[in-house]
Amino acid sequence: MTDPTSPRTVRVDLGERSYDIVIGSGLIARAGAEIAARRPGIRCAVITDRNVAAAHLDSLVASLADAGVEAAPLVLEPGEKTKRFDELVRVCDHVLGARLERGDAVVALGGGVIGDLAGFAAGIVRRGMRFVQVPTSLLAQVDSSVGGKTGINSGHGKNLIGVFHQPELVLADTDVLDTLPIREFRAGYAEVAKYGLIDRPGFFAWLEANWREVFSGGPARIEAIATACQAKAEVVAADERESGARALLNLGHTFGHALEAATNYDSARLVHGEGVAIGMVLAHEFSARMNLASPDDAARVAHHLREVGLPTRMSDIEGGLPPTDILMTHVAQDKKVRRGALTFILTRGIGQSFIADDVPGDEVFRFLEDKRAS
Ligand SMILES: NC(=O)c1ccc[n+]([C@@H]2O[C@H](COP(=O)([O-])OP(=O)(O)OC[C@H]3O[C@@H](n4cnc5c(N)ncnc54)[C@H](O)[C@@H]3O)[C@@H](O)[C@H]2O)c1
Ligand SMILES: O=C(O)C(=O)C[C@@H](O)[C@H](O)[C@H](O)COP(=O)(O)O
Ligand SMILES: [Zn+2]
Repeated sequence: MTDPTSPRTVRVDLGERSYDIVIGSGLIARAGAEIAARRPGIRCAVITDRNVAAAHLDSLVASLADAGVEAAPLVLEPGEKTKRFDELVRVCDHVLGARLERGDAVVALGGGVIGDLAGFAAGIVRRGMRFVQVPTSLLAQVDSSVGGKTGINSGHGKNLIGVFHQPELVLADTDVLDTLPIREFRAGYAEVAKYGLIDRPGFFAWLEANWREVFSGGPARIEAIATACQAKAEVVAADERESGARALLNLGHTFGHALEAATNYDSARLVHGEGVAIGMVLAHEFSARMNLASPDDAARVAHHLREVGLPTRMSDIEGGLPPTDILMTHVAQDKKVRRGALTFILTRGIGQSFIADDVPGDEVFRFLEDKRAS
């Protein structure tokens, strides 16, 4: 019988750039040994943020030192605003200042903000260094640490500047989630539920029945994280650079990213997973309005996300939103736009999402006008 406390490994199959996602308890303490075993003699820069550093940086640095891996830590301010150009410059200068070579590693210890920023630096310094993800938020463990999308935000929109650069190892230590604030746990849960809504209706139903156990920890949490990683690994292996099916992972994101940009990436008002929660409800409601799906499915999604404590409506965002034409400007900057035509991830029902090209902008505008008041 499998020991439920032993780590689970999900493989991301990308030919010579394949890598493991290791999920389990106590992995930060083992990180040095795992990295040194794969790359003897490697040195690294550890990029993190102040909140994560306070709780977990010492353990990671000690684990690296025990394995003889020299580490140069850099601690940044927490929050979405850190995904910007001048912070990228800081990370690059730090890595170069530590005299790390191309064969050395950038290690991201943190949530998706740190992972996206540090990964971008790893992708461009010396034209590409090794990259290791040690994700510490639920969102990062189930989504952002996997798949190689890295980048920063722009005044023009979310994640508009970046590169694909795969990690060569992901170590998801589930113990660190004990220090994650509940609001951030919920935000990560939105991306967990996303995999059910894309194409795993059974997983969504399982979450509806088991979400309390996922929140309280133990085997259900590990099961949810491993299922999410497996789902993402399969999509990434099939379409690494989003020329097709990978766009499904963007369910809820066209609306969600527009809301993040419209709130000026202010994490106090809206964090990414919350934007995704509202965006997924809007995607289901818009699908119902276009007669593609039943309104009952949209109601079911909204009910579940609301019951776990996530926002589900634009009016849940405090401080008001700019006019709809500004929201539409952000929607039009989405990376899925092709020759000016909007692409959305829409649905025919729970777990039946699909890529819809050429979605009429005027329909989206009228829908947002109606929805923002509700
Ligand atoms: N690259 C991808 O494929 C991908 C996928 C999904 C999201 N993202 C990006 O990820 C970002 C969101 O990531 P996030 O939700 O992890 O946000 P985040 O990185 O801002 O982390 C959330 C908050 O929790 C804190 N935190 C993280 N781990 C902690 C821990 N163990 N203990 C205590 N505090 C902890 C952080 O300091 C921060 O304040 C967004 O920028 C989003 O665009 C990228
Ligand atoms: O990995 C992907 O592909 C995703 O779309 C995952 C999303 O959850 C994530 O937020 C991603 O950063 C969005 O990508 P973008 O290309 O729309 O910026
Ligand atoms: Zn996302």
